[in-house]
Amino acid sequence: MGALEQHLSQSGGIRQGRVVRYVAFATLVGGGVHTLACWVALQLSFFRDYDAFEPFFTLAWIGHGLFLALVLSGVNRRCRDPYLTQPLLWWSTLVLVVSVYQIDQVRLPVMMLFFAILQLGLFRSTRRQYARLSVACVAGYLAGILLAWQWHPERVELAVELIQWFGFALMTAAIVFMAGEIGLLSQRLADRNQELADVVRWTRALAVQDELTGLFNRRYATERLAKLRELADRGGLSLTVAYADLDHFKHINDRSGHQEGDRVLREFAALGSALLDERDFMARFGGEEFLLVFVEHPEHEVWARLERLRSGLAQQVAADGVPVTVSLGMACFQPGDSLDGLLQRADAALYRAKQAGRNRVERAAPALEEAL
Ligand SMILES: Nc1nc2c(ncn2[C@@H]2O[C@H](COP(=O)(O)OP(=O)(O)OP(=O)(O)O)[C@@H](O)[C@H]2O)c(=O)[nH]1
Repeated sequence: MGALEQHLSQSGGIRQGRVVRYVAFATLVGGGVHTLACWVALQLSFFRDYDAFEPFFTLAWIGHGLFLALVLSGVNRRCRDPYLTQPLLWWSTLVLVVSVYQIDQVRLPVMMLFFAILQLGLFRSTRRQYARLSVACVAGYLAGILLAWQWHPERVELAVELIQWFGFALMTAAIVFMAGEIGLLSQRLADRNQELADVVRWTRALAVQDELTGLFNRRYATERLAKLRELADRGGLSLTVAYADLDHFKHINDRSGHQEGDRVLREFAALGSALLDERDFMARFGGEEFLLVFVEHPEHEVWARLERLRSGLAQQVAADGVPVTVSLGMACFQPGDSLDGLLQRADAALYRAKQAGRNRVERAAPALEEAL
């Protein structure tokens, strides 16, 4: 797939309304102007075969109508280019070239409509597609002149026609070159836009995410937790938080290396995330310290989940064959709890878990008891 086509397919989300407008403009306005020009030529007796006018344009309009029907029915959506650009350009060019065979004296002005046809393909055609179409058009124009001269020599001034054809061919070549340059520029612009969009997406992710584990970072998690605390304070929901701190993580790093340490951190993050429901979240608060937030779970259920996390880690994750363990301290929100107060109680519970020998879950005492 060429770069341009790739861009077309990647840009996705093409609005059908825009496609319908484009095809309607190309067929109704483009076809209309061409028909009018030939009709004027007919009135001025430049259109050679009077009887051919009606059947020829009936056929041309059936083709135009077919394009319109394809986009109005939505069949075009199944095509790689829903604008049907290339078929439309080739059809319009064919109609034009065949029509100018019939026209004497004013053949060149009518042929100029080809430049309008080329315009329709701008940004949607590669230079090669443009070149192929133009060669076909220029060759068709020449064939038309030669055929007309052969069968109606009295109506064709060959030298004049050939000079005009030559000028047309040169102008077409220049336009194809220019269109190619514009196409390249637009492609480059599209690439830059894509790069910019990627950077914005990446920066946004960095603002909320911890790069190593993909969990929320401390800043974002605290913001989110503050909002939940407000809701909980208004009696809107129940909230439980838990600090988790990997045991003797320094030893893991020292013994198995930093990379192995990173792998353990990622695996712990994955195990923890698997325990969460839709409204819960987990964040990396720094180093080997994590925060889990549970929304609308009874205390015993959070306890059971944390126990599952603790035992799951010891069973499933090892560094250099040595099981990894974690200590956890949980605290349930109580009316009047400040964010700091709630986190401090969870931290105190974690401290107790570490003091009691690690690899365990400790529950914070209610705020009042803790204060005593
Ligand atoms: N691999 C890795 N190590 C980290 C990262 N961030 C912090 N650390 C290490 O984590 C270790 C934390 O050590 P400590 O705070 O002494 O805690 P600990 O060894 O887990 O001991 P306890 O918490 O008391 O069980 C330090 O050695 C840090 O270098 C990280 O992103 N990757």
